[in-house]
Amino acid sequence: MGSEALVHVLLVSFPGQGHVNPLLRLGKRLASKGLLVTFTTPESIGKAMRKASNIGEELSPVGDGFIRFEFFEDGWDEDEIRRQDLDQYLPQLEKVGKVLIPEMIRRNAEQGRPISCLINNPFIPWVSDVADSLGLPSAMLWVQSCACFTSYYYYYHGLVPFPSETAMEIDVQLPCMPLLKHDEVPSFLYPTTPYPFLRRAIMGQYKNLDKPFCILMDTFQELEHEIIEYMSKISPIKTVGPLFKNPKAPNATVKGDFMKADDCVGWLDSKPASSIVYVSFGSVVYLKQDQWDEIAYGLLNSGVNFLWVMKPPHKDSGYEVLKMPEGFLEKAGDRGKVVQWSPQEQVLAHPSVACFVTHCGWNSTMEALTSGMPVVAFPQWGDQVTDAKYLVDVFKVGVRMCRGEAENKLITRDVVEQCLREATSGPKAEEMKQNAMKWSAAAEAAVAEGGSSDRNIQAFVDEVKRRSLEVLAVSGKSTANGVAELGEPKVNGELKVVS
Ligand SMILES: O=c1c(-c2ccc(O)cc2)coc2cc(O[C@@H]3O[C@H](CO)[C@@H](O)[C@H](O)[C@H]3O)cc(O)c12
Ligand SMILES: O=c1ccn([C@@H]2O[C@H](COP(=O)(O)OP(=O)(O)O)[C@@H](O)[C@H]2O)c(=O)[nH]1
Repeated sequence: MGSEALVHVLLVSFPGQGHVNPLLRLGKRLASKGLLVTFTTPESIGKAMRKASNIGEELSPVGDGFIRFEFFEDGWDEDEIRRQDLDQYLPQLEKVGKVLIPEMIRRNAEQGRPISCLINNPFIPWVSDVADSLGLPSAMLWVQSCACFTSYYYYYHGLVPFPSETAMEIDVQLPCMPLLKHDEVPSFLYPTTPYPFLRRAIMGQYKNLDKPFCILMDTFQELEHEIIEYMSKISPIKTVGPLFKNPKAPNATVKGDFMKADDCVGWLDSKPASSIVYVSFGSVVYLKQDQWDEIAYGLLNSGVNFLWVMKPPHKDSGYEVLKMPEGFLEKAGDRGKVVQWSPQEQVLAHPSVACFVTHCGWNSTMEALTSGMPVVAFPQWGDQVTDAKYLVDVFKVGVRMCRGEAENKLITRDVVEQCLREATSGPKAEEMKQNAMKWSAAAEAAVAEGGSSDRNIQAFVDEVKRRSLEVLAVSGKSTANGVAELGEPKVNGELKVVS
């Protein structure tokens, strides 16, 4: 079948690794079910993606469908330092995106690939407005847990008290969730957060929450059972995770890494089973030098093998360039390997790896659970502090090494060593491994044919196809050369029929 006959969806992503990964994975899942998917994000990131990954100009076949890329200019010079300041960058993205995304949609229609649905991730809530103004259906991919979705929902609607300037240390009880201590609530909601622009971005999405007809989530029914059931009654959520598993197209090679992964699989192969601790704080968390040093000595003193990701900060980010302590690499010798970026999915699936010291970003959390990998939780901010709570107290696959950046506490090498020992040997380690293996099996079952996430994806694809007929019917006569015209803006929420 040619790609021109397929229903076409446009995925618009915020330019961060933790956002591109799940949206691109969703794209691959939709493509594998027979859709044509175009993925877009700003060209600044497109450039990095093309360099690091095998992304070309052409269509890539994935299962029964295809995926392709188009990037858009954010209107700033290549080396513009304001890109590092989201207070300035988010409004800039909105300004240019509101013009360029409709142009992209028009261009695709003219080229015989009319778009039937837009999907975005949070932080760029204006995408729902673009879809609305063109009379196109839209969906949103929520890239954090359902528990965090619920926390933000209750905050936005003022349904329960949250920590505030006058009551900083109150705990928060939400339905179907464990009591969250004041510092286990997503930290963008603290009155003292250093990232108020991320709270604003997320709140912007909640303001627009009536626009998407579906909210897809990278979690699965069995993992957050009660809260998913509860929120499903309030919001049109559909769980489709873990998105990084795609049983229908397991060999699809399209990836969205911003940096080429260093080769470390050969080194992992050379080590005994369950002997390595994998340490990574994701793509945006940077620790201070004194904390880095303590982790380094904790690793050395615990006697484990380790693979440690040390990602260099962006030159304009203001983060200090970290150094390993004097003599550290020599002392570690072949026991340790330090890389700038790892092929994390492969690392977590490797039999030599025993546990994962993680900042508890939601992608890393889902990848760890699905890979049956116990964790040592080292959350810093945002949803990470809530994810850490769940990993340790609810999913029971982790030990806690810290409570978050807000605590402003140096975690000493002794604590690091103790946590590593606890997570790698003894009864607690065994119990965590067993629990992790249980989650792994549940995750695999959710995405396997007929599983909860697979059924939800299929229902979503069917709905997009159904709506695409409506879109085409109201927005235009498919013309002789297959070019569909776009709908006029909606009037009073109804699609206006173009005669
Ligand atoms: O890339 C960014 C940027 C950024 C800054 C400058 C610029 O030019 C472009 C982007 C800012 O905040 C982020 C915050 C993020 O939170 C991460 O988002 C995930 C999904 O929401 C969570 O699961 C993780 O826990 C959380 O760490 C993830 C990101 O990728 C970013
Ligand atoms: O060395 C690394 C570190 C991270 N990742 C990937 O980058 C994403 C990070 O997302 P997460 O939500 O965990 O954290 P964020 O970077 O958004 O804070 C995950 O998919 C990881 O698999 C990777 O491939 N190699």
